[in-house]
Amino acid sequence: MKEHVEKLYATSRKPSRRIIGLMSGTSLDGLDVALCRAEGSGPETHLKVEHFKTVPYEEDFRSAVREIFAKRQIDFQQLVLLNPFIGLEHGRMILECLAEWRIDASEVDLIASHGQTVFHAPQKQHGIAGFPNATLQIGDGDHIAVKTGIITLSDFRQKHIAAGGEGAPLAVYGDYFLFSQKEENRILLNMGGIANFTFLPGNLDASLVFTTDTGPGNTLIDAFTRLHFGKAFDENGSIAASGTIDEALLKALKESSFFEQPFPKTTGPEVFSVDYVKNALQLSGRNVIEPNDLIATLTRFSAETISEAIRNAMPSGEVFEVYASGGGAHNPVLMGAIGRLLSQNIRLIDELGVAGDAKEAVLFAVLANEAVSGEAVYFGEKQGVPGVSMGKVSFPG
Ligand SMILES: Nc1ncnc2c1ncn2[C@@H]1O[C@H](COP(=O)(O)OP(=O)(O)OP(=O)(O)O)[C@@H](O)[C@H]1O
Ligand SMILES: CC(=O)N[C@H]1[C@@H]2OC[C@@H](O2)[C@@H](O)[C@@H]1O[C@H](C)C(=O)O
Repeated sequence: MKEHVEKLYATSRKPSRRIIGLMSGTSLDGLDVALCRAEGSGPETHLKVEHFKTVPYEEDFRSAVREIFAKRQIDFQQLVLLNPFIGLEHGRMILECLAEWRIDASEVDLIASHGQTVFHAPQKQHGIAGFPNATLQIGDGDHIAVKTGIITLSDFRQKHIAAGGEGAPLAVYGDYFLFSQKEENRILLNMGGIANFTFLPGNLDASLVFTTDTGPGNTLIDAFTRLHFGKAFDENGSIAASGTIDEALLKALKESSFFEQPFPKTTGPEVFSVDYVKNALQLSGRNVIEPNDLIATLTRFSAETISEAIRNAMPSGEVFEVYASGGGAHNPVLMGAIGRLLSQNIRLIDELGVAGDAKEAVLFAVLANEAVSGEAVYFGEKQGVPGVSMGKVSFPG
């Protein structure tokens, strides 16, 4: 039915668009829903977050996803069932947010849905000859579109891979368009389950823009806080603050080949898992460790690998500001350690006008805005930032 194509075309030509960006990250804490008003495109994008909410997941939802999440062996049926189920759940959550915000679905031009990553397998990690970089996000876009009546773009990472990337980090595009600042070198550090950063040069040269994952953010802290303390996360780093760092364990934790790989690189909880820590405990001969010392050491592990990645990526002597976002920015032990290791104050992205918890959802709104109304932006020949349009279109009818 061409009416849908015509509507999309009309949307692409509007002076501004209302786009709902969705992110459901590796922490499985909930669905981030950012209702944005976007104007312009590329480096001329102006975006206002009109509403933002994290809709928390019910425990049943989390455990259903955890059954297949980041695992090599799963019940295949569970994966297949979850694909439409997550799409429908996300659609329902969007409708609830819209009702709460008193906005009719007809007032929204697009939904930009990341989906739920269930397995991330860059070539450097799976190492299987002849197979490319691979990643899988589920929560089908057609189900979101039909449930909400809103044209939906989804599955953004496949094009990035098709164009030579690892499917992540995608934040770099939104970071460059929204947060570049003349005469200030910026590092935009996001600490979700996994941590990543974008370097934005103060001379605004797109070919110098750089992005990479650094390793764990909160994923290991969360996993062991759940295991030993029965809580979802180490609120305000209070458990870490009460523990002592175990240097031998810390050394063993840092021995992954991931840290030896050149930039840019990506990873996930497939590598940084409970088994990864158990192996490091064994390697370091620490079969018995106080749980709070373990959390303190895991927090330090994230802080050191994040700061070392930033240091190694930046030419020595280069002055830069670091702006943090993601749930880890709420952890003062993590933030404090990174600040001390980099010998500078770590600022919050909120200073730049976007709430840190909303940043990744906003990013997908930016990517959808680019797909429907952007021009090609050239980021140079380096790997990791192909200048391609991302997102697959689902029509509501
Ligand atoms: N007050 C707090 N104190 C300590 N940690 C916190 C706090 N609030 C949130 N977090 C951490 O942030 C995590 C959620 O972060 P976020 O929502 O940015 O991750 P995500 O988007 O799921 O992950 P990713 O970006 O890797 O996909 C929680 O699981 C928790 O570890
Ligand atoms: C495969 C995948 O889902 N990766 C996520 C994850 O969470 C953080 C980090 O690892 C990042 O690379 C990415 O998400 C953000 C939104 C990104 O692509 O920029």
